[in-house]
Amino acid sequence: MAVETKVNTYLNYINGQWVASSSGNIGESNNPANTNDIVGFVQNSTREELDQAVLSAKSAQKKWRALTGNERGAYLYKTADILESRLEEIAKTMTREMGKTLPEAKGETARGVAILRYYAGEGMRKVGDVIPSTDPKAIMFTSRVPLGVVGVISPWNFPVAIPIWKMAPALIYGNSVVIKPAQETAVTCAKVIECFADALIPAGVLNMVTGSGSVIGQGLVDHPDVNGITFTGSNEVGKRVGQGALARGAKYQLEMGGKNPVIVTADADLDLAVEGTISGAFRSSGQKCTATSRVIIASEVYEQFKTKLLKKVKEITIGDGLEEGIWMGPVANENQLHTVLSYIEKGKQDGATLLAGGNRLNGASYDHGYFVEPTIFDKVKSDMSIAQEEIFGPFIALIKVDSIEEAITIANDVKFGLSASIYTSNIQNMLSFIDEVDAGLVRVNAESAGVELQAPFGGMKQSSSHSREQGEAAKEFFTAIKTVFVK
Ligand SMILES: NC(=O)C1=CN([C@@H]2O[C@H](COP(=O)(O)OP(=O)(O)OC[C@H]3O[C@@H](n4cnc5c(N)ncnc54)[C@H](O)[C@@H]3O)[C@@H](O)[C@H]2O)C=CC1
Ligand SMILES: O=C(O)CCC(=O)C(=O)O
Repeated sequence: MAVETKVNTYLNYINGQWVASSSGNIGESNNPANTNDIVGFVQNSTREELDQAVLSAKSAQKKWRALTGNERGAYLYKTADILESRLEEIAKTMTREMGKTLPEAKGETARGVAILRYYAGEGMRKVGDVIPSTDPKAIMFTSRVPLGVVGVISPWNFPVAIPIWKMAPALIYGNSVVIKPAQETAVTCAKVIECFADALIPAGVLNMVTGSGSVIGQGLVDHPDVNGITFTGSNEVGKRVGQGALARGAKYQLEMGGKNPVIVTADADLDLAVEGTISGAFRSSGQKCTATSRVIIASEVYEQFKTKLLKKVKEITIGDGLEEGIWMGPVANENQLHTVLSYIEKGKQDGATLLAGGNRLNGASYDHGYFVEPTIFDKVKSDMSIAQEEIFGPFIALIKVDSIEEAITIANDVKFGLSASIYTSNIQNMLSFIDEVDAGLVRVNAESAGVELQAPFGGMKQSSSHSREQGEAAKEFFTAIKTVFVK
C-alpha cells in the first residue's frame, strides 16, 4: 500500500500490515527513460524490520501449512484475478521503473497471472509416490513437506514474473515467504504484494522488506530462521548467497548469468535467424539472463547474415517504452549504462570491429535517460572479454566459424550455460547441438530467450546452482521429501 503524497511512498508489508521502516530513510525509484520522473519512494529498511518479517513468517507458517493445498490455491487464484484487473497499471509502473516497453511489461504481467493460476492448481496435484517395499507387510511412500520460511531475493529485470515464479510455488507447498526485491523495482513489487494483500492472504504468510542487498539481502541469507533462499541476480552476489546459506545449512537455489550463443549454420533460414537474433539480443535492451550475446555464424553465410542483420538493426526505434512505436527502451539504471559503455570500449581495445551502435544516445528526449544504441561487434574472438563476460545490455558479438563442431566448441567456451539456440535445417546439426551444447535451455530455430512457466528453467555450469525453477521442478526446491515406511 502507498501513502498518498504527490509521489507515493511505498511501505514494507510485515505481518499483514503496511509499515514504514524505523530508519526513517526512504529512497527514490526513478524512471530510467527520464530520471527526473520519480516513480515512488521506497523504504531503506533495517535488520530490525527484517527480523520482524521473519518472525511473523515463522509463526504464520504453522497454520498456513495446515491448510489443504486447495485452500492455499484459492488465495493464489484470487491474487491472479486481482493482478489481472490491475494489469495495465502495474505494467505501466514496470515500464516507468525499469524501462522495458509497455507491450513487454504487459506480457510479463500477464505471465505473472498465468504463473499464479498454474501454481494455484498445483495445490490439487499429487505430492508423492508409493514405492514397493521389500517387506510384504509394509507400505512405503514418499510425501513432501514445506521447508518453512523461504527468503526470496529478486532482481530488477523481470520485476513481476521472477518474484511470482518464486513466491507462488513457495506458498502453494506450504511455506511462508519474506521477499526482498531489487530496490530499483521495489514499487512494482509492492504493487504485486498489494494484490496478495487484497486477496486476504493470512497475516505473516507473505512479507516484503525493501532495502539494500548488503543489509536486507545478506540479512535473509544469514537469518537462522530462514530455511530456504531462492535468488536470481549476478554471479558475484549469487555465489555469496550460496556460500552464506550453505554455511548455516539452509537450502538454496541460484539463478545467475548467461552468455548465450546463437549458432547460424550454412543451411539456416537466414531471415528467421536474423529475426530471432534481433529479438533475443535487444528486447528488454538485452537485460535478460537468457538474452543472446554471441552469434556464431558459418563462414559460408557470414557476410549475407551480417548484411541482413545490419539492415534490421537500423529499424529499431529507441525511446521511452511508454510511447507507442518504441521497440527498445533504456537500460535499467546508471550502473547498467556504464557497464555497457565500458564493454564497448573493451571490445575496441581488444581488436574487435564495431559494426553498429556503440554510443549513448543524446539530445532531446534522450538527455535524461540511460539510452544506448543496439551494438554489434564483428571479428570477435572467443577469448575476448566481450565474448566471455556477461554484459547484460543491447550488445552482440559476431564470431565466424568453419564447421558445426567449431561452432559448438565456441558455444561451450564460456563459464556460463543458461540458454543456447541454433538456426539450421539440417537434422544432424540439430541433434549434435541438442546433445553437445552445455545449456539448460536449448532452442532450435527459435531465439535464445523464451521461458515457458510450465517447463523447468535453469542453467548448467556457473549459470545456476544446478537446480531448476518453474513448472513441476519448483517442487524439488520448495519442499523436502519424506520417505515413509509403515507396518
Ligand atoms: N540472472 C539475472 O537474471 C540477472 C543478472 N544480473 C546481472 O547482475 C549485474 C548487476 O546487477 P545487480 O542488480 O547489481 O545484481 P545483484 O546480483 O547485485 O542483485 C540481485 C539481487 O540481490 C540483492 N543483493 C545484492 N547484494 C546482496 C547480498 N550481499 N546478499 C544478498 N542479496 C544481495 C540485490 O539487492 C537484488 O535484490 C547485471 O549487470 C547482470 O549482469 C542482474 C539482474 C538479473
Ligand atoms: O527469458 C525469460 O523469460 C526469463 C529470463 C530470466 O529469468 C532472467 O533474465 O532473469
